Amino acid sequence: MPASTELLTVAVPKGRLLEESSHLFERALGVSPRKLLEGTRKLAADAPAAGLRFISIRAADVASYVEHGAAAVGIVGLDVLREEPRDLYEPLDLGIGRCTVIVARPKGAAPLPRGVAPRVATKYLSLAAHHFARKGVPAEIIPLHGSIEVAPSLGLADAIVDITETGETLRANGLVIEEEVLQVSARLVVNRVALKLHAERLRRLIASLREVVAAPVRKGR
Ligand SMILES: Nc1ncnc2c1ncn2[C@@H]1O[C@H](COP(=O)(O)OP(=O)(O)OP(=O)(O)O)[C@@H](O)[C@H]1O
Ligand SMILES: O=P(O)(O)OC[C@H]1O[C@H](OP(=O)(O)OP(=O)(O)O)[C@H](O)[C@@H]1O
Repeated sequence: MPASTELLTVAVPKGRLLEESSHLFERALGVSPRKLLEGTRKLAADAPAAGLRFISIRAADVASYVEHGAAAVGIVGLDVLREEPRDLYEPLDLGIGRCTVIVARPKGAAPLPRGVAPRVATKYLSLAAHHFARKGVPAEIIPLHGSIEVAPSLGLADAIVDITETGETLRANGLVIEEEVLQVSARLVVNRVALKLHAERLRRLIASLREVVAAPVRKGR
């Protein structure tokens, strides 16, 4: 197929970004990846009228698919992009999946004695290490994959670095925010080679999405 008629592959994250990403594509191009992919075990669905093929990918893997060119375009949280920097073009803040990477500690915990390295539980190994290094604090990073907020109450950690949105999970586990590390929203990412090969089509796709991101959402959506 010539480069001009080939479907452009869009890596759409499963999980909590799927719904809002799908709304953006539906408003911009009239196609919803969620609707195309739901109710099937197929992980790819074509939208030929839009010139796109959507693939359903775990949020943590989208950047790899796009960086290596398996997908031309993807949607990734800024937390993921800053945790593991990639050679990707990041043309658009999609304004969805807003949350904050924070340092939290048990409510009422005494300040840590100077010279004692805090034990920090997190899945953001690099963001956490850089955050404490910038402050000159020699933290011991304890890698976890989830349910981070329970670690301090079990004596596994003195602090956590994790995402918060409503603050509900922190409150329910007796934690309070000590510092903000990174304000997060989802970004559109584009493969650098694809950007050269399909410059005009990608320029139009980015422009359509930029328009709906900037436009207020009509009531009832
Ligand atoms: N509570 C939250 N509120 C808003 N956005 C969030 C929240 N938690 C995560 N996010 C954002 O959504 C992205 C995807 O999160 P999601 O929970 O769907 O996947 P994940 O658990 O990181 O990955 P996996 O697919 O491996 O389970 C995160 O990288 C972050 O940018
Ligand atoms: O401030 P809140 O609105 O309570 O949201 C924060 C929670 O959301 C995310 O967890 P998720 O539900 O993705 O579970 P996991 O990371 O433990 O898999 C994050 O890791 C927090 O635990």
